[in-house]
Amino acid sequence: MLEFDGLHKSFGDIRVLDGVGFTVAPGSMFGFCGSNGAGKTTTMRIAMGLVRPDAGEVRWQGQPLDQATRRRVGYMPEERGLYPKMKVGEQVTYFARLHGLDSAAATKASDEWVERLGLGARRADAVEKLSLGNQQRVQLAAALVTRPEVLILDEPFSGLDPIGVDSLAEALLGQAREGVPVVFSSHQLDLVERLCDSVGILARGRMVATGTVDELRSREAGRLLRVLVPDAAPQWAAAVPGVRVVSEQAGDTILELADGADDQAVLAAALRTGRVTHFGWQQPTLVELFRGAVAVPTPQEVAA
Ligand SMILES: Nc1ncnc2c1ncn2[C@@H]1O[C@H](COP(=O)(O)OP(=O)(O)OP(=O)(O)O)[C@@H](O)[C@H]1O
Repeated sequence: MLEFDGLHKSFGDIRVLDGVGFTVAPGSMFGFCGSNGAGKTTTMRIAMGLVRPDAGEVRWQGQPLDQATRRRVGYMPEERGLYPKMKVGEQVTYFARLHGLDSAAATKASDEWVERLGLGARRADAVEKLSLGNQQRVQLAAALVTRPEVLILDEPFSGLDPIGVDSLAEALLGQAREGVPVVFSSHQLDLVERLCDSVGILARGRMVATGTVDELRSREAGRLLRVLVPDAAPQWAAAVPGVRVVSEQAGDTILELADGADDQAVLAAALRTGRVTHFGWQQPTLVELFRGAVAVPTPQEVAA
């Protein structure tokens, strides 16, 4: 297991992490979500020893990560540490050497990953000549070239076109199939929903939701209503007791009902505002789960 346990971190007076914890099983893919500035990068940097936590630790196979075990972790930093003038193949070989492979093994592993990530034709080009998406592939090759036991990737999909997304996704799924725990942060929640076995949502310094997407959905089951009223007045449902408007767009409204809220009162309000063309319970998407999780403090948080 890869375990993030009780991480606390403040920068000056700003408390960024307030007891962040989650686990990632070998062979599973964990999507790490949260608003801008929520603390995802800080959490990953703590794992890699680049930021010192005020409390808590990250463990792999029961052992706290230290400089030696971190060599077995493939890491893709947000700031993409590539050398622009270095050639693609040399760059990947260089990272392999940094991780202790001898020259022949590093060259062989570099050739293999450059090829597998579709960069074979660009092997002899300087990194700076590559598009953003291809540079991202080089960065991933650099993370994979040492056959890591664990992968920690900070926004690996940002800036990629759909083909780039697919080839990166395939490479990561391949790693997970081989038993590697993969953690990646992303704002592309559709991708997280598609790829990840489990998801964590970070807000207000804590994990406000963790589990499989299905588990998170079932916690919300019977709480989200979708109502279509093409001519609805804005905020038509806001005054119904126990109802929170999750989203409202051109008469298409998603509402979250608190325990005990009356769905028939919502229907009555909908009929008062216009002609109702759809009224039904909604399977929440990860985007809706995310909005709900980052918007509303949990009862435990209110009590804390
Ligand atoms: N070295 C630092 N010194 C001071 N504040 C910092 C430092 N590193 C991060 N922060 C602050 O910590 C908070 C969390 O930042 P972090 O980059 O971890 O968030 P994030 O979830 O990765 O955000 P994004 O999705 O925008 O990348 C932010 O308010 C940021 O400004």
